[in-house]
Amino acid sequence: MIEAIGLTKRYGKTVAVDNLSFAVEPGRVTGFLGPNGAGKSTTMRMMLGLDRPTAGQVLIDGKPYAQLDRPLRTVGALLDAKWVHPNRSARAHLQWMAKSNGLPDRRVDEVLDLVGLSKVAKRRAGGFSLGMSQRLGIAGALLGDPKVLLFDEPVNGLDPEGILWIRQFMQGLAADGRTVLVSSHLLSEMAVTAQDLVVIGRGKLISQSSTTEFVERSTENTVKVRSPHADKLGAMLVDKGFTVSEEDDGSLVVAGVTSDEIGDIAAASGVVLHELSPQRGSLEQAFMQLTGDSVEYHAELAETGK
Ligand SMILES: Nc1ncnc2c1ncn2[C@@H]1O[C@H](COP(=O)(O)OP(=O)(O)OP(=O)(O)O)[C@@H](O)[C@H]1O
Repeated sequence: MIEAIGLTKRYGKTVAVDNLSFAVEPGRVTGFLGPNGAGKSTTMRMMLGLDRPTAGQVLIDGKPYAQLDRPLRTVGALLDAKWVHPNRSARAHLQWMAKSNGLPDRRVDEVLDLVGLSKVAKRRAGGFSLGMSQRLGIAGALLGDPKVLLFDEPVNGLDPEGILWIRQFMQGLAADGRTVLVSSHLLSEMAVTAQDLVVIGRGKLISQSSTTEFVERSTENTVKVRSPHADKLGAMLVDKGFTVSEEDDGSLVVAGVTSDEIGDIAAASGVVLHELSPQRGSLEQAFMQLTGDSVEYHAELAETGK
């Protein structure tokens, strides 16, 4: 379990993380979602004791990182897959990590096997593709068999096969009962990966809920209806207080109602329907709307050339 409590980080005048409180539960993949610059990496660095909060704190299984007895056995992280020494082999890299953390050498072969790198273990890590580097980074995070795992934008730049592998791997780790927090700036990716979502914008918490709830709440649901009696049906729906608009082709788009309700209303008054289809706004649209403020902020930064 991870708990952020009033977490705040300022860099000079920039408030990178602003009074953030949320909890990440074990046994689930939790997506940490926000546009670029929202404060995700800063938050993760504070979770790992790599950055000191200006105010507030983060607890990992009830303790701040600095007070963990055996940090690598409690929390593992993939922050930047390219930080390995390029001339070291994958195995040598992990052996060095294991040794400096008092972990047995046999664990190196176990994690290499877990991430599917056993066959290339002797190759220089510097020659690895991005997907292989990510796997090596994940192997490093798993060395201490930690209950809590943090992944910062793990699928950035990967091909579809690599994305699928990481997604399924993270879901497997959560199914083992681990706490898995994964950051991303793409809601569409998180919608198929994470069960829970912590959404931030401009360092502030926007929402914490299950992914299903978030998607349902944030995508506007409408129903498209085609009927030879569209006028009559439209008038009835307006009478009942629904918002109805008419498309160029004569079909109706009705907001705030389910297709079941429209079907019932139509049947009760003998209105023939030719089409009755629920429509869903795109996830990315919903996300942009919710974090609109922080996206504007990003545009401002771009304008000032930062
Ligand atoms: N060391 C630092 N010094 C000054 N400002 C920083 C530092 N690290 C981050 N920031 C600023 O804090 C804000 C949050 O950055 P952060 O990298 O945490 O966001 P992010 O959500 O991880 O975005 P990205 O996906 O682009 O990495 C940004 O405005 C960034 O410029």
